Amino acid sequence: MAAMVEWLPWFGSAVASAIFLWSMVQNHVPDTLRLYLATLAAKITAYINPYLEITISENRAERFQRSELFIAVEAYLSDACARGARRLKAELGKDSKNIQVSVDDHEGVTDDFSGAKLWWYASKQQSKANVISFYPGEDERRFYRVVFHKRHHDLVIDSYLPFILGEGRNVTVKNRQRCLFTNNANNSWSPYRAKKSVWSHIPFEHPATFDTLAMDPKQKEAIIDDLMAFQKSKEYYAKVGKAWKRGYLLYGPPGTGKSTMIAAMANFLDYDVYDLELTAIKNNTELRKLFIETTGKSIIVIEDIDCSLDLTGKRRKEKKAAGDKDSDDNDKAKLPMEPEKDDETKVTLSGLLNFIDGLWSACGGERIIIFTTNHKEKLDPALIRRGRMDKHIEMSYCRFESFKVLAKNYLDIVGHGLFSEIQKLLEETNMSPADVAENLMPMSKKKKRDPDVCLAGLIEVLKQAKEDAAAAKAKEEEEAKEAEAKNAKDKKEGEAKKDEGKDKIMEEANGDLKQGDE
Ligand SMILES: Nc1ncnc2c1ncn2[C@@H]1O[C@H](COP(=O)(O)OP(=O)(O)OP(=O)(O)O)[C@@H](O)[C@H]1O
Repeated sequence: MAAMVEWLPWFGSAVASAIFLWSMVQNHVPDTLRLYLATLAAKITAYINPYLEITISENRAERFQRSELFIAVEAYLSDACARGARRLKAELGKDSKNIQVSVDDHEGVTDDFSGAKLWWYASKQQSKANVISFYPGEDERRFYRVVFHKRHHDLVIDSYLPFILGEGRNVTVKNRQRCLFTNNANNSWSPYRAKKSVWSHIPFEHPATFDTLAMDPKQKEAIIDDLMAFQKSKEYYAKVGKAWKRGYLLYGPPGTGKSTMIAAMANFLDYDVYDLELTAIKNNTELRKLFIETTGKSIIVIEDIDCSLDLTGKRRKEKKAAGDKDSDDNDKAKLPMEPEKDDETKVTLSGLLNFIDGLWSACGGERIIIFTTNHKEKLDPALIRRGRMDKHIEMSYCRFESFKVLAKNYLDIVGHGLFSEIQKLLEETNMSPADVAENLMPMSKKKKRDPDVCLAGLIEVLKQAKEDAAAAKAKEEEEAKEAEAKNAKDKKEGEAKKDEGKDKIMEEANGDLKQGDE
């Protein structure tokens, strides 16, 4: 300690002399020599200093645009190394819910990679004075700098930085606000892109999951397995030379959970959802444009495809043949298979097929395409053949296994004395999960969600539905019988008339013969 105290005055005067000397150099040495001295000093330092550094700049080439590598580094450091930092900064994420913590400016963190130690440092610098800034902080350029020993040069360039890019992208995807996009509102303005977008979007916040989806457990498990296999199959798709996409056809009566299934899939995969409204698209070119502007990790949905367009490709020709005057009006929402004169202003079936598996379907990866319909039989087989719609999923009426999921979701019960009666009734009645769920919800806010009351109410509704179905069936049978009887009567009368006519002709013929004989 005493020795240190002795050295302090000497050290202080040495620093003071260096500063004085440097100011002398600044004042009296010409610029060229000063530059030479600075370069020399840098060379000597580089010779002595075994450490290298790489700077990753925020590099906003366009307003609102940041370098992808910078974003990846930021995400990676926040996720993997922020715990080691002493100064962090917290911001509200894009979803305005989650708080995102990252390393603060002028703060350093360390990282280890394959035995190499790396020091990261976050900082910012003022941009050139002649740049006019319109937004607060716009004149600042942030950057990350990584310092490492020069023996790790190749490791850092060839392995570490690509690793950071991959990991950072994964973290960004995990933290991003997922969106529901629609092409319905044209000329929309996206705040993140600062240009006209063909899609408009809102945050995707549907709460459905596979746990809350009421359907046969085996069928559900098969779908989950299929989705997981798809997600892990990037290399496989590349190996077999196919675009990394999968098509699902969801079909079944209304209220059986087709839309709920899409939401559950999106939440399971962590994907965005693009809800494609075909009737709002002018022509194939616009369809292509929309598709090209979708991103990877997304589900593209065309709901009620049988209603939005005529996908059989036959109707127009039939109508034309029949000379139907209204066909042009109706065809606005219909898809002819054969190209015709005004196809440039319409979406065609071939356009849609190209959309699913044409060349542009290969741009970007990881896309799921889903069609929903209440009438599978109405669709053109070409549209739903395996390879285009790889998996056909039937969403059916509520049976006991599905009911148990709903009872757990809505009433928090896994068993009840009334379950066996409900099971029997569900086997005998075709009721959609939507209708069953409706009966498991309390009727008014004042009433408590009492399982006894709700289940007893459901039994009444199921009994009523069963009676109504029986009455409807009896009526149908009665009408069928009546129609049959009428047909038989008409046939009999027709035959009788025919016989009468024959007799008359015979009589007249006989009369003519008699007259001839006479
Ligand atoms: N299988 C299900 N599991 C859980 N909830 C369901 C299920 N089916 C329907 N529901 C409930 O009923 C509501 C309507 O269902 P949904 O819109 O998913 O049916 P859909 O088959 O898409 O109907 P549509 O053919 O009329 O569009 C949902 O919000 C959900 O609460």
